[in-house]
Amino acid sequence: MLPFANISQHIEHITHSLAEQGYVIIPDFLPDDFISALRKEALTLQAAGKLARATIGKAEHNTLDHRIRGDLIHWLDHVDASAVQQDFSRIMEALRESLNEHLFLGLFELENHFAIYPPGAIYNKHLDQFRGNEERQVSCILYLNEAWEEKDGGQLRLYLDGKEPTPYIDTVPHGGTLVVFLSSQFWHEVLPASHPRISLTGWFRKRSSTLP
Ligand SMILES: O=C(O)CCC(=O)C(=O)O
Ligand SMILES: [Fe+2]
Repeated sequence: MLPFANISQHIEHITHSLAEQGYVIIPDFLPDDFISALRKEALTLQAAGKLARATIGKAEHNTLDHRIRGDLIHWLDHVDASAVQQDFSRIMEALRESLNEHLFLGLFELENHFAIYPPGAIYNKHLDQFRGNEERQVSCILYLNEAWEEKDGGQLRLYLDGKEPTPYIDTVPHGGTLVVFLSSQFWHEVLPASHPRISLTGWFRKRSSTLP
């Protein structure tokens, strides 16, 4: 059983939209109390010093440059997951199965991190697939912000025509909004915000073709 009644419809809609246009934005994907429980976990981890500056690129060539990427992250640990994280995993597992069934993506796991962007922090225009590594197939970003308004900034800018500067769609990171897109196709960037900007970001991965 999935924790919320309307999740199955959302999953159908996400699957259909990814097949049709490669991306989808779902306002109110999850209820406020669930979002607020996740937000509290992110803030508690931050207060405990368990968020670290995010790096860019593959593990062996990591670089740290706040002009490119200014967020702090904490990778979720599936073994030690809280109750609310387990509910979230069940929802995302149902989405993974639907995407595999209808889009034949061969997704086998989800990697997730909390992210907090301090005021003014950005993530420059990028693709989520690293060069030479196609494991990341589908990017999912769930916003955890409380009472966010458009004037607070922090939009996700999703470019719709490859690397071309237009057209694009801006998404305001309202708590509960989920954005899903094909990691290989959509360049995107995070605009600066006037408040700390909190999210739970994940990637469905397929197995690396270099593995035996
Ligand atoms: O938080 C967002 O809106 C996007 C984050 C992102 O692009 C990433 O972590 O790769
Ligand atoms: Fe990204």
